[in-house]
Amino acid sequence: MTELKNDRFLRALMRQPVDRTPVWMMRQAGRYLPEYRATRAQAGDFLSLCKNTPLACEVTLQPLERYPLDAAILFSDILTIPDALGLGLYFETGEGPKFRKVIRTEADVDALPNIKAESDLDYVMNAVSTIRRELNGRVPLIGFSGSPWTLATYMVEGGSSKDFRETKKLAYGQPEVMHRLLDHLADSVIDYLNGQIKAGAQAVQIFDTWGGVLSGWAYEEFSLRYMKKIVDGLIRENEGRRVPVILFTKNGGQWLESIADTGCDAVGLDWTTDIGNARARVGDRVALQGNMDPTMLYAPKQRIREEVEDILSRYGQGTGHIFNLGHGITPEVDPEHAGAFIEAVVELSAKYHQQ
Ligand SMILES: Cc1c2[nH]c(c1CCC(=O)O)Cc1[nH]c(c(CCC(=O)O)c1C)Cc1[nH]c(c(CCC(=O)O)c1C)Cc1[nH]c(c(C)c1CCC(=O)O)C2
Repeated sequence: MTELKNDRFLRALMRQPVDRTPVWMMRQAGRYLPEYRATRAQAGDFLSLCKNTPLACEVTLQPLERYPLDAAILFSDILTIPDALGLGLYFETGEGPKFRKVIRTEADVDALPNIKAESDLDYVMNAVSTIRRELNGRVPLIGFSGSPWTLATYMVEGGSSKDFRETKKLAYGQPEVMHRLLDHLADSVIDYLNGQIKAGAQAVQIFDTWGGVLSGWAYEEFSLRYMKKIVDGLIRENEGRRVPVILFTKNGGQWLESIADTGCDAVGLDWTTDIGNARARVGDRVALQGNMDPTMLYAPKQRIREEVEDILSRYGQGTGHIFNLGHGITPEVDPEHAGAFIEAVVELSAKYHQQ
């Protein structure tokens, strides 16, 4: 494998000294980029794009051609696992993801097949190894998965949801059935992420987009417990280097200490948590990733720059911070404003890393 030319993302995740704060954006390859929309049109639709190895590689690299980003993230989706489990994923324009089949009963859970990621999700593994080869050591490649709880919400609801009524009905009414579903998903995620790591992913992130809709005890029981099982089951060293694990629970700011206790290397923060306060709470147990409100990208460029400076100063001196948005970039953002955000991190962060 080629030597990594820019490893500040991996170094910051391990709390090792860096020259400036590394930066990447959740959903950095996406609809806000005209070149992404053109490639998606060429592929036909979003799912065909995920399954087309050269084109999935192309869109992964697009944001890196525009901006001085410090990491690439595999172009795929968290819903590939439920799709491989036979639920039939499709996207209806403007309505988000949908499944042809839903999971509502004990019999539904028992009927779920055991999947083998390397064969059942071979298109993802092919994308990882192709992207890794094309990156040629420019920056590290991040692999990812959804958390079992977040995947379960889509599988039980049949798509996106406002109140997660069916999922909570199952969790509170028949907890043993929900636990069986979550356990099955955790095993699938471990196999899936280990497959991505073997194919060349140099760090992995678990997206727990909906953990924050649970109460404290329910978060521990239905979401965090299974993310810990995944952390314990992952390959943590490959090619002579640590493979860091990032856990991102949206709206999980009040549970930072328990998230850090899972043994992950970094915690992703949304913008509702003060990053300076978060750092004081977790100390140097984990790195912190985040956390500018993605909607700030609609503000004037000078305002974006001020916000970047504010977040850098709240985190303070030293390593352990990976700059990111607090959630994914949205389709209507002007790519020049995304550029101003990244440039501000590059230009303003070096002074926080002087020894
Ligand atoms: C909940 C969730 C999903 N997918 C994902 C999550 C968790 C992340 C989070 O918390 O934001 C994760 C995801 N989805 C996508 C990535 C790619 C990597 C990246 O650049 O960060 C990642 C990491 C591409 C995508 N995934 C999707 C798109 C847009 C599809 C398109 O091109 O039309 C992209 C670029 C589709 C998708 N897939 C999903 C949704 C809700 C949507 C949006 C549907 C819509 O707005 O129409 C499920």
